[in-house]
Amino acid sequence: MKGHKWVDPAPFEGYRPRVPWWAYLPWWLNLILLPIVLVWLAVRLVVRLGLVAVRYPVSVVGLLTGHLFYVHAGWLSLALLVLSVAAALAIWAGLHRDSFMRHGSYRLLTEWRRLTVYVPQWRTVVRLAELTKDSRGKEYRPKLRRVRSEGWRDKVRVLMIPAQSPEQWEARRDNLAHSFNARSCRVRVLKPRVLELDFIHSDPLSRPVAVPPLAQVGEVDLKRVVVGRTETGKPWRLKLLGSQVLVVGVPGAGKGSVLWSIVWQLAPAIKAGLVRLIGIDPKGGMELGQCPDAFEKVVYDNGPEAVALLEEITAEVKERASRYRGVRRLWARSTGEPFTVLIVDELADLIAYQPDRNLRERATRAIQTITSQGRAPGYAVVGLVQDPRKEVVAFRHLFTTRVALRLDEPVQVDMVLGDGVRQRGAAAHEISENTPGVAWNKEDGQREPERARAFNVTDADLVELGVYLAPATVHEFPERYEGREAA
Ligand SMILES: Nc1ncnc2c1ncn2[C@@H]1O[C@H](COP(=O)(O)OP(=O)(O)OP(=O)(O)O)[C@@H](O)[C@H]1O
Repeated sequence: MKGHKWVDPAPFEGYRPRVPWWAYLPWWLNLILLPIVLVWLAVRLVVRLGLVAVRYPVSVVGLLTGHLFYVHAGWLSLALLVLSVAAALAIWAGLHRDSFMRHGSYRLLTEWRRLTVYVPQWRTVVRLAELTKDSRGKEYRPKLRRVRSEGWRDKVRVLMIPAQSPEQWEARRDNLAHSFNARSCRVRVLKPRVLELDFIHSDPLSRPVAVPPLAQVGEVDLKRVVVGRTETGKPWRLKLLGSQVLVVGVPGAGKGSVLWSIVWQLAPAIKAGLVRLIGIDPKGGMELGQCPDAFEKVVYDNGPEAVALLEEITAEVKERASRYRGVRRLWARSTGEPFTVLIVDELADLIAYQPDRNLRERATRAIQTITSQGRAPGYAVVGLVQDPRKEVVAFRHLFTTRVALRLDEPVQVDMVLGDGVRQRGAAAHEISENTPGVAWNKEDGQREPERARAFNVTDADLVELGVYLAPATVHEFPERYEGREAA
């Protein structure tokens, strides 16, 4: 009390010692519980040691073997063992580099990075990134699970705390990347409560991917057309049968390489008459004019001729669809009719920038009909465009496979790949200008987008493709050698 006024006493800020619950039990009960507690502690110790052996198998086996050699055989034998192992590893690396990297070098790297980066820093980083939670004096902390290093990235599994959502991790991707010295971080949901974080250290797609040799057989799997390589080293497969493909990228992003990679892989089927290509190149043939022999029909314009071609295909789609109705749900080779791929190089020139309103509307209607109804009768549209805005391509949703090459702004990435995909790491706006052909690819129904690079189809490759697809010239063989006739 100060005068007649009550002053609150300062809150108690001292440390209140917490007495463990077993301290309240009678001593004889503690004595009975003691053996059970000791067994439990021993089991925990064994489990922990087991976990160390599982997480660091190479180091544990290496150290144990080294120790045993040293104890039983001495220094010299240990040195000989180390030299022999080093020689065996060098031979393995020389003979089979891939398996050496996968099962040898990356395993060691995994253990090293777990031990020196993730384990020591995990607690501090998740606390400072506000990914932990305190409730009733107890700290809930996300658990660090399996770590796998692949050289260019570290895959780190995390068990989230209760009531946490992947969005909270997605929002802290940059914080996590900087904390663990990575260039970027991506978040993937593996199963309920379990996430996988990808810490990216370098770009495995920094080098161009050369085209494979032209296949001689006519068969091509139209659901898995290989158009490049993914960052994990697997083939980049694009679905054409049962899908419509939209390829978006700023000028110079490498749209041409995606387009020609598709044609390159379809070439044997085109030659065998199983697939036919129809092309529209409003840029006057700058792109498709490089290999006109690939196309059954091609128009280098965005005017009446292009629209007439589109309407012709629309009529074909409708006719085929009416014949297939009730008979088959999806085109198959057994129909005897070729699978048709319509390639439109700059889609916007046809459906947005064409000044004649009538032509523009007719082109839009036709392309919309082909993309929406062409799936079952065996028509795929591959549309290439620079600007993905709704005002340019109002029917983006009809394209079930979207390829985002380098883009200018994050909002464009959302337009192409859909909401939330960029937040999980598909940063197409961060693709470097030095890596044209690199893209984020997303198919409807597939949660995770894929980063890949299209084949680098050079001018020389296009000449080879042209020669491969050019119609065979039949030379008349003279009936009688003229010189001899004269004689
Ligand atoms: N997959 C690739 N690998 C390596 N280099 C590539 C690849 N794709 C494209 N390039 C190079 O990038 C440059 C631009 O490529 P391209 O013309 O295909 O871009 P684009 O997106 O079609 O541009 P525009 O919209 O102006 O036609 C070319 O010099 C090409 O050699």
